[in-house]
Amino acid sequence: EAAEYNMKMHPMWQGPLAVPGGDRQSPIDIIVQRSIIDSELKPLVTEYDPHTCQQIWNNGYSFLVEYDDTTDKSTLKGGPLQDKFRLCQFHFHWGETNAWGSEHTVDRRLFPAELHLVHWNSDKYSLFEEAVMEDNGLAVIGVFLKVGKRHEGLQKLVDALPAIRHKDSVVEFTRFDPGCLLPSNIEDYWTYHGSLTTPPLTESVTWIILKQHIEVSHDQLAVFRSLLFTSAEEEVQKSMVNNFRVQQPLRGRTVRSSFT
Ligand SMILES: NS(=O)(=O)c1ccc(-n2ccn(-c3ccc(F)cc3F)c2=O)cc1
Ligand SMILES: [Zn+2]
Repeated sequence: EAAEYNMKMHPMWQGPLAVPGGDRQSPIDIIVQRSIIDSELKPLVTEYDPHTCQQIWNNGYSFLVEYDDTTDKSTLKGGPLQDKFRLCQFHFHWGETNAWGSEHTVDRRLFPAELHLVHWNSDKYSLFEEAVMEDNGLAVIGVFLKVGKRHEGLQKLVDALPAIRHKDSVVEFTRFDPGCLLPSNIEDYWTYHGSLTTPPLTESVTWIILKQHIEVSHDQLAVFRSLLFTSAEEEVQKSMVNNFRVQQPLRGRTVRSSFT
């Protein structure tokens, strides 16, 4: 429909839409009753240092909050992971209306938006660029957003968005604790092996999708939609909305759950 059409029109999606022979692409629909409860799955352990927050920028597809990942100051371990992973950035995907916008779905249920916290395996690799090519290279935490009460922690980020309306604009952004965007319960999650959801679509991601969503206000989400896909020079400005990928075949993969 319109949403998928808009997304496919974005330059990002011209060219091969799937990794040739890709059999672990993302996002997917999580069918709850088909997920396998794995009691071996440990709780997630996040240790985020707000001082590693560096900048926020519009990359023409979403907006990214980037962290200094030259040391192990902001890390993720535990859960399904064997190694320690460093936070390098977080970003969101959202729709033009509250009816859709998330990349993953739960029993086909769509959410208005989805947060991705992107980490890379610093036990095995020395740079993100290396890890992004490896099976066990990346770990991304996915958090669903629902429209409801205002999210106080998100507001500092929302207030920075007007300064990065156009593609390629960057502003300094410091002392932001991404932990404030996690729900109270991070013990309950689904996990599966998949890919980046935009090019290069590499199949290097251990996905960790939290069961509990966070709430943001309608007005906060509306500011996301005030961003533009286009740079200041382009004559036709396009609203940054529907920046999500369509769901991909499961190809026999198992989704594990950390909870009953
Ligand atoms: N939506 S998501 O699956 O979380 C996702 C999708 C795409 C990316 N992405 C796109 C380009 N890159 C990237 C950036 C720098 C680099 F050296 C190599 C990359 F693949 C990347 O990490 C990062 C995260
Ligand atoms: Zn993403």
